Amino acid sequence: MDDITLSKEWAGLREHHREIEGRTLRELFDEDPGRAERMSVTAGDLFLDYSKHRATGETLGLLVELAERAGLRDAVDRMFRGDHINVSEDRAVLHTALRLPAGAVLEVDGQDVAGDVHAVLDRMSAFAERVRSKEWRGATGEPIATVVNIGIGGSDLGPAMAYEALADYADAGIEARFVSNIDPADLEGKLRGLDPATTLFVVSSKTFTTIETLTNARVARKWLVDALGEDAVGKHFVAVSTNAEKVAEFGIDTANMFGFWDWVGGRYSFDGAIGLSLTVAIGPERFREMLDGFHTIDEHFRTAPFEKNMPVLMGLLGVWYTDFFGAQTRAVLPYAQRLHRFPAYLQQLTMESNGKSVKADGTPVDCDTGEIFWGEPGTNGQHAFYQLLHQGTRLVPADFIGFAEPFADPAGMHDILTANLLAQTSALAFGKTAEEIAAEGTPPELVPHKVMPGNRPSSTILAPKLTPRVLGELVALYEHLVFVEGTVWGINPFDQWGVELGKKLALGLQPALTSEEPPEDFADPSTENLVRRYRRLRGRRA
Ligand SMILES: O=P(O)(O)OC[C@H]1O[C@](O)(CO)[C@@H](O)[C@@H]1O
Repeated sequence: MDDITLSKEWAGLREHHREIEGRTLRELFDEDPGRAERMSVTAGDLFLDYSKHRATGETLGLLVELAERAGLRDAVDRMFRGDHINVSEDRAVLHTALRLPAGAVLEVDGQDVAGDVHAVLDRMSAFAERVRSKEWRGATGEPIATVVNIGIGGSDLGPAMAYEALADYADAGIEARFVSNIDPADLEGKLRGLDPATTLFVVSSKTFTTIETLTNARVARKWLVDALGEDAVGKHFVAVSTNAEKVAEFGIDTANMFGFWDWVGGRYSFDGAIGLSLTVAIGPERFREMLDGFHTIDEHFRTAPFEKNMPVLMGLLGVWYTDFFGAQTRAVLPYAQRLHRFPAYLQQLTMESNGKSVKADGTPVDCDTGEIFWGEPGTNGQHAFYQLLHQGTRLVPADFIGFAEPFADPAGMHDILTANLLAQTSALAFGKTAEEIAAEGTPPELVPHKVMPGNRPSSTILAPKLTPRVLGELVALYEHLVFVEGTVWGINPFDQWGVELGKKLALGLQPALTSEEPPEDFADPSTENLVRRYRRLRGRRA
C-alpha cells in the first residue's frame, strides 16, 4: 500500500500545520468571527459545531484532499455494497445493512442481505412483543420481569450502553441487566434479588465460544435449573449468535436463537439481534426508530460531500490531531447522565477497530493510528479530570455532546447542565490571559496559577433530545468516523487479531493456577513467579 505520509497532500498538511500551530483560537476567531456560523454541519438531528478547532477552512480543504487521496470515496462505496473489505478475514462489512429500511434491496455474495436482516428483525420484534405482553411465560407460568443479557465486548457494551441511554423508554416494566465479566462478582451481583421464575437469560455471543460468556451462561443455567429443574431451560434461555451448532451444543433450542452473520463485527452489532434485550426493554417500535436514526446517518455518510459530511469531518479532525499535533487521546464528554456508558462503548468501537500497527496489506503503518478514547459524563468530569484538560501540558481534543430537551426536568436543572457544557467549551478554547486575571486584582504570585491557556480544541454535538432515533444517529456517526480514520491510515478497522494471544495464554495458564502439583517451566519467569505467589495465596502448593 502507498505510504500516505509521502503524498503531497500530507506534505501540504505538514506545512499548513506549522502555520496553524503558532495561532490561537482567539486569533482565529478575531480574524474571522464568521467561522462560528460557517464551521458547523447538520446530519439528521445532529448539529456539529467544529469552529472551536485549531483549523481553518483551508485546513479542512487540505484534509478533504487527503481523504480523497486515501481513496475514501471508493472505500465508502465498497463498504456499502458489500465488498470484502475486511481482508484479513475475507469478509464483507455490512453493519449498515442491519438498518436498511423494509423493502430495501441488497444482495451480497448471492445472499439476500436486506431480506435476511428483516426476517431476523421481525422474529426479534415478535419475540419481544410476546415477552412484553406477558404472553411468553416462564416455566411456572409467571411473566418475565427481568432480562439478563450474558455477553461481553460487542455482545454487551452496545446493548448495555443503549439500555442505559434509553432507560426512560423502557415502558413494559421489564428490567434488563447485563453480565459480562468472568469475575464471579458480576453474575452474582446481577442475579441478586432475582426470582428464577421471572428471569429470562439472553446468551449473546457472535462466536458462542467466548469463555467469559459461556462460563457465565453455564453458571446462570445451573442457578435456574437448581430452582426450577432442567425442563425450565427452554422458557428461560434464548441465544443470539452466528453459530447455531454451538448454541445447540450448549443446550439452547435453536428455535429460540436469533441469528446474525459474519459480516457484522461484534462491536457493530447491537443494531441487529445483539440488541434483543434492548428490544424487549424498549419495544420493537422504538428499536426500529433507533435503526432509522442509524440509517439517516448512513445515508448522510454515503452521499454528503466530504466538506459537509459529519463523520468525514470528525474523522479527519481526529487524523489532524493524532498525526500533526501528536495528540494521544480524545475525550468524549456527554452532558447526559443516561450516556454514562457511551465512552466505554466507544472505547471498543474505536480502539478495537483502529488500534493497529500494520496496514490492511500487512505492512507497517506510516504514522500514529488509533486515538485513545475516554471520558465521563459532564458535569462529573468537571470535578475530576477537567483540571488537566484546562491547564495540563497535553493536548486533549474533546467531543462535547448535549441535548436541548431532557426527558423530565421537574426542578429546572437541565439548563444548568447545558450552561456548564457551553462554559467548558468556551473556557477550553479561549482561556483567560495573565492580563485579564491581573486586571481582576489577583495577587501577582497567584496570576500564573490562574492563567487558563485556552487554545484547546473541541467539537460540540447538539441534538434535540436523547431519543432512540438520536442515539442511533450518534452511534452511526462514531462508527463512520472510525472508518474514515482507518481508511486514511490504510488499516482494516474490522478485524481484532490483537485480542487472540491473551485469550490463548489464559487458557494455557488455568491449569498452572489450579493443578495439584506446582507446575514447572510453563511461562516467562515473571509470570511464573506471579503464579507461584497466587498459588500460595490460594493455599496451593507452589
Ligand atoms: O460475541 P462474542 O463472539 O462472544 O465475542 C465477544 C467479543 O470478543 C471479541 O472478539 C474480543 O475479544 C470482540 O471483538 C467481541 O465483541
